[in-house]
Amino acid sequence: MSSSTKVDLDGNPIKAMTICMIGAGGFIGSHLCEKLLSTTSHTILAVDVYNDKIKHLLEPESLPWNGRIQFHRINIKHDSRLEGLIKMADLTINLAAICTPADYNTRPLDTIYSNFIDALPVVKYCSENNKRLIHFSTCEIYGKTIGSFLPKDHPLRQDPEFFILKEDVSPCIFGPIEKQRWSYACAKQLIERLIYAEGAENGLEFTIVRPFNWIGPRMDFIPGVDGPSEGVPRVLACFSNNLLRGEPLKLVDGGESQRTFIYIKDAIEAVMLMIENPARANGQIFNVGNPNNEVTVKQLAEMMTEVYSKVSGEPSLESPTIDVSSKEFYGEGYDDSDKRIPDMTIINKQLGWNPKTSLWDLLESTLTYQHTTYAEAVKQAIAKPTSS
Ligand SMILES: NC(=O)c1ccc[n+]([C@@H]2O[C@H](COP(=O)([O-])OP(=O)(O)OC[C@H]3O[C@@H](n4cnc5c(N)ncnc54)[C@H](O)[C@@H]3O)[C@@H](O)[C@H]2O)c1
Ligand SMILES: O=c1ccn([C@@H]2O[C@H](COP(=O)(O)OP(=O)(O)O[C@H]3OC[C@@H](O)[C@H](O)[C@H]3O)[C@@H](O)[C@H]2O)c(=O)[nH]1
Repeated sequence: MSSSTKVDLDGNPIKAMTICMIGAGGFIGSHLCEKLLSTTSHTILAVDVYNDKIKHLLEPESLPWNGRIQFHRINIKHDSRLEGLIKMADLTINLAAICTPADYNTRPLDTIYSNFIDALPVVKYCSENNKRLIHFSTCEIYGKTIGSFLPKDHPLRQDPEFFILKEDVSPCIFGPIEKQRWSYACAKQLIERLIYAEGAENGLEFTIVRPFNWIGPRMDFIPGVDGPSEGVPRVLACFSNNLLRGEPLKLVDGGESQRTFIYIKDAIEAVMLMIENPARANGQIFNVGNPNNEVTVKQLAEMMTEVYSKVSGEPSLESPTIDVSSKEFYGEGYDDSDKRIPDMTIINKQLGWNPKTSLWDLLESTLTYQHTTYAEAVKQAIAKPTSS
């Protein structure tokens, strides 16, 4: 064995594999492609309807990984080429989804189709062809915490049993049907159950990933610059947009909800371990998050304001935040997860993985990227006279 042969966690050599990555052109996909190409010898069949975020990996042809990534512009809703690609690969990773909360209550049908119906053929082709599947679910599957139903000052709210989210123990708690926010979580829950059942009844080798607010460069879009002006991305991009434009950051319903944010590069390390350690990852559902990076959305806004001022050299506003109702911001049918702290026992035991980057450090590198990438374009967009 050559000294450069990479081994897995059990000391076995890692064989080069072909990976069919669906949704490879998105935020997580772009980072996963980058990592796979620069640190392994695996080959990627990259499937997406867009490739802007992986263009730098596809061209020019002189890149050292030339030949190890092929882009297939395919909409998985209706394309017969999908099965062929899954058959060609050793492993399929499915990232494709509508996954921005602004869509869940305003486009519930698209959300349910995207997260459940469109994922069905992928599961079926993997199962029928005995191919391994890594499917991206979500921390939203947990919905609300048990503690959220207790009175605000109840002492049990402080008890971890009432809020820590455990893969094999915690229930999935969603709001009523008219709160269409939960259309996404519910569709993701059903596809998880289907994959689990394919494993139990037909022997499908699967791993389910539940990301807890992964953030970093290339997440979503900046409205009016590389996405629609009226579009509402996830919170990192919303707040980045406000900071770039020198506007106050909007706190939905006071910004009291809590989240744990993890740096995309830490999270990608966990996915790499899953890819290269099938014996430890198959049949598992993994939380992937950083329990040490918990903040309220209001605290996130304050920290982002401070970090942005540091990296851009621009002073922050006197009143950096403004409250807005969820109805005004997201429309009818919005609801929210109150708190999301991942239990790390299973991923720790199976893969020995732990997140590393603090919230301050990850915001510093991410907001430096946002400033460098977008400040000029935003200035130009603001200067442009609006038509009408
Ligand atoms: N980023 C997070 O923190 C987070 C949290 C929880 C769950 N997830 C899950 O992880 C996955 C990836 O998330 P992301 O943040 O990279 O989102 P993203 O929107 O950046 O990426 C999704 C990609 O899938 C593609 N896609 C969607 N429908 C498709 C179709 N029909 N055919 C082909 N391609 C299609 C999109 O074009 C996009 O490039 C999603 O399943 C999401 O639900 C992400
Ligand atoms: O401008 C904003 C945007 C968002 N928010 C709030 O910030 C919090 C986080 O919002 P995000 O847009 O990042 O989305 P959420 O954390 O609610 O859900 C996300 O989590 C997991 C994934 O499955 C999805 O990517 C997405 O559903 C919410 O409480 C939201 O109401 C603001 O206060 N202001």
